[in-house]
Amino acid sequence: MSSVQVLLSRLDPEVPLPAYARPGDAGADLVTTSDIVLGPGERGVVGTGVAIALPPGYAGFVHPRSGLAARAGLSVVNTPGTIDSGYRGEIKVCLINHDPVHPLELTRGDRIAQLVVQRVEHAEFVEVDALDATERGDGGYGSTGGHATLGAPALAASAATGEGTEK
Ligand SMILES: O=c1ccn([C@H]2C[C@H](O)[C@@H](COP(=O)(O)OP(=O)(O)OP(=O)(O)O)O2)c(=O)[nH]1
Ligand SMILES: [Mg+2]
Repeated sequence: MSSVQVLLSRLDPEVPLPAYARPGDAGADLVTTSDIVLGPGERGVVGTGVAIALPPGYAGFVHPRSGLAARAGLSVVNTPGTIDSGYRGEIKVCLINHDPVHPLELTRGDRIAQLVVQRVEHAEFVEVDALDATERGDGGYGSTGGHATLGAPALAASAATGEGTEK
């Protein structure tokens, strides 16, 4: 895997730096600098103890970790969080406990998310009168099918609002 040098400033000298757990990993794990308890459905912002200077043309994306997501329902509210190349503040993570029943206790130093560094392009937006025709056209939001059948409560809710079901 190719690499790019990213300058990093440690704001909390005691927590581990972002690190790739295995060669070939796309995401470098980020840790929380604070202890936090998230009740069911609750969210909270934690620091990671680092600030970075991404080169122009790059961005960082803060993704959830799948293990904690599957085991405990932990995710990132704004997944993936976007770290701009000009940002020099501490990388923070807006965590959410999606478990409907159990609170989730996180301890300083726990690896709670992962940072994926990617090249990004700036679009040059060019306004036109009409866009070219394509096979997909304006079909989206399940237009190709293959999604699960809505359950009874969802159907009842959508019947009440007249939204959300497909004809
Ligand atoms: O998960 C995240 C997302 C963002 N940021 C920081 C870095 C990013 O460069 C900055 C702004 O993020 P974003 O553009 O997503 O937030 P905004 O609500 O649009 O704020 P702003 O008006 O500052 O752009 O906040 C984080 O530390 N963690
Ligand atoms: Mg913004």
